[in-house]
Amino acid sequence: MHALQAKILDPRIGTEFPLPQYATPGSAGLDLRAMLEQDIVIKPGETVLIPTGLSVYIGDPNLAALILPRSGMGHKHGIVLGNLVGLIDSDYQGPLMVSCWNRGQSEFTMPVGERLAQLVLVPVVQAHFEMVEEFVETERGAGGFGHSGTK
Ligand SMILES: O=c1ccn([C@H]2C[C@H](O)[C@@H](COP(=O)(O)OP(=O)(O)OP(=O)(O)O)O2)c(=O)[nH]1
Ligand SMILES: [Mg+2]
Repeated sequence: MHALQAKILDPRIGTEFPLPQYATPGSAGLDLRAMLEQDIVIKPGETVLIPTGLSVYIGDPNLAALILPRSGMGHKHGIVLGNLVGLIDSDYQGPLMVSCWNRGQSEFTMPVGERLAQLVLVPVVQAHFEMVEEFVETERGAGGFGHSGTK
């Protein structure tokens, strides 16, 4: 298991609420909590930036972290991310924030400490451009956007 440097920014993390953790041994995501001062109502269509009470420093440019919605929140309550996916750069050291979008039709009350999203550490391959005049020919070529048909 990888060691990820973290700072607790909200003293309720690690006391009142546990550190983000994998819910099961095989979980891919660490659940992040809504470290709000008080429960908030998110109206349909509204987007709110919610602190997680934590910062992380990944340090390795061959890694990044993604903030992803939790499927229960997204499917049942319409609570997804305002940026659809959050990308945490390996050199970012600021507070981990979650952009929370109520894409549903009803108000949602986000309770203090609710697990609202999840953090997934992923490998990254950085590239430099190698400019060429022609690519080696492939079967697909420039075909895309449904080019291969639907069946
Ligand atoms: O959901 C998110 C997305 C990003 N970040 C932080 C970490 C990330 O490294 C930084 C910048 O994010 P991104 O590169 O996606 O945003 P940008 O709009 O390109 O800002 P910048 O110009 O700072 O890169 O903001 C979060 O805390 N939560
Ligand atoms: Mg950026």
